[in-house]
Amino acid sequence: MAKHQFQTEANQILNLMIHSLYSNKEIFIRELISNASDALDKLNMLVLTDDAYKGIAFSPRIDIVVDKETKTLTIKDSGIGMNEEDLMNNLGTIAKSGTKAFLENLTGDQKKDSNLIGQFGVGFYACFMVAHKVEVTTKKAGEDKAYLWTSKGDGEFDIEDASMEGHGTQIVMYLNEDDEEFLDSYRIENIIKKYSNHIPFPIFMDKEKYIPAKKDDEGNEIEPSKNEIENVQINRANALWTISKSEIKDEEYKDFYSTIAHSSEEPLAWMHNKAEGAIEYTTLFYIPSKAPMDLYRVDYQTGIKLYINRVFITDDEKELMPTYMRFLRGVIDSKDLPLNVSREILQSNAVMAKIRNASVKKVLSELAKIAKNDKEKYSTFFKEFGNVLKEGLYSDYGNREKILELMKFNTLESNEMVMFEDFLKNVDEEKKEIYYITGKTSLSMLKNSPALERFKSRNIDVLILNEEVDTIIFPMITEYKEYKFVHVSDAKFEESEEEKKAEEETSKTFEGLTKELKDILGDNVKSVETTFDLVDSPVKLKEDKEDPAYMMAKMMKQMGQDTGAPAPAPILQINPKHELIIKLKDSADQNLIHDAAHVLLDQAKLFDGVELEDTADFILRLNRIISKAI
Ligand SMILES: Nc1ncnc2c1ncn2[C@@H]1O[C@H](COP(=O)(O)OP(=O)(O)OP(=O)(O)O)[C@@H](O)[C@H]1O
Repeated sequence: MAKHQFQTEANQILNLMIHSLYSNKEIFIRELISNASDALDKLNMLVLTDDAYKGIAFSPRIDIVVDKETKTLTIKDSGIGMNEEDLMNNLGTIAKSGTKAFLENLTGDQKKDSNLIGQFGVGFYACFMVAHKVEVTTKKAGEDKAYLWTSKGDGEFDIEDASMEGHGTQIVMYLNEDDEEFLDSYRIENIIKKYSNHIPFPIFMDKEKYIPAKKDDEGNEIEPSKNEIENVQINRANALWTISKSEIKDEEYKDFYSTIAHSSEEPLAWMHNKAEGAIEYTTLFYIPSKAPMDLYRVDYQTGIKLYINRVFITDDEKELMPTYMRFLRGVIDSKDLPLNVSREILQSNAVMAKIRNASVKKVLSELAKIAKNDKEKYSTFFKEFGNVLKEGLYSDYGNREKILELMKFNTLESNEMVMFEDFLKNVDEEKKEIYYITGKTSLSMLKNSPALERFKSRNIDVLILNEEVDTIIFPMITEYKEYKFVHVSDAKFEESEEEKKAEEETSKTFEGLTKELKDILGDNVKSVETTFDLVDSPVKLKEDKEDPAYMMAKMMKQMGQDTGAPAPAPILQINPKHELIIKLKDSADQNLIHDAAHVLLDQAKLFDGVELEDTADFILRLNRIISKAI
């Protein structure tokens, strides 16, 4: 017998299972049956595609045995099984890097935390929520040796040689006194019906059957009534997606979601689609009601399983659906792909590409339907997954318009997010310009940006894009149908000749001040000029888009290269109608003008979400100005 220590992270998870997660313990059954089903899937595929396995007698099934005497619950499968190396790697170590995220994401809220178990691939350990000792006997298909893995969940496990008929895995759980409810066959049956009714393999269990008394023709009892034990299949074992939509109840869709998404939360929506034509395939996609914790991790777990004619192929292929749809959970099943498809073939396979393209279109159109018919549901969806979907705006050029139509935006004029379509209703019919402002800052900061003052005064609505992805995506989107996307700083409004003349004259009277400010600020600004775009603010910054240094910096940024070179200095624009600027023009206090120049530049930077290089200097100057005013 060889003793081994659990890897530290595995041990942490184990301790959590044993000491912290008490609510919803029944999910350990879902997790173990899901593992058994995966093991059957794996062998099923090998038997069908790999000559080395073709001779194996494979009768896929899962058996549940309840033993009230020994107080054990056993779950057994005739799947691929594990050899010694597999046991070491799988039941003692947690290979998935998501584990760290699992530990980081624990909230202390029982319900939420137990939902995380399945999401992070730590399902096996859930059996220690109910058992003080677990024995796993297993033999890998095609190999001779069987092994017994034992652990009391105390930081150690043993592996020793064992004997076993056939191949597969048997897990015996010695239940805790408090968890003897799981010795009740009816309870187990109900749990299995709830979570595992539609896994594609049969689950068998002994059930007591009442046999009524036998009577002769006169009604005399010849044999008394009795209870007989019968081994029966307790799940439907019909891959849900293969059944026609009209025969599936909502409850069944929800239960199946729980199986494949390892979640006890209800899905937000599902889309079941059968395509018949040149290529035959079925898809059943679910949208979860909550974003999984690893949604923004590079090593996120995919949620789509690929089946070929009901034979499981993979659930680890990120190319099945585009990454901007990585929130989907579900199944793609097609008869038109070769069973022995490899990852490389899959990625370049024309049939797969067609299924993917059509599925993407279908999901987008279903989302549009939800957006139209169930605004509340769509808001929940968008809150959880809007930013992921938004990635499609640059990664899926072909569907850009459709994705834009699914976007909700904050806008200058509204207090809540509005659908793109509703925003368009207010766009000037003649100009057809969609104005937007981007910035990595808070929504309220951006809404109060001086750059928006001329829009406010003209009652023109503007898209307020304050997410980091927006600053990358939106400069790349130039048009939507006949509309143009225009950054607020590039917007031009018509002025009458008289207005222009008046402005020119005003500007002249401020030439002295603009020159003075430029002298004080030196290389910190490219130039200082008057602007008539501002209403309430005294100053704002403007980037000189014609400046070759600016163009170069922007190009490098778009190519994802940060040269580290300082950005070209901005133009400082002053508002000649603002009281502060007028007073400054007329001031003879050189020290005050000096301080004000720096403070004005800094406040303009702050509005643009730029961090100040020297906050102490800003405060010092500001305080000097305040002292003078008091
Ligand atoms: N019944 C089984 N037969 C064969 N291998 C198994 C069985 N149960 C568990 N394993 C192996 O142990 C590994 C760990 O199982 P665990 O439930 O902890 O995570 P997982 O199944 O990989 O994650 P997920 O639940 O997200 O699929 C599995 O990936 C599998 O390789």
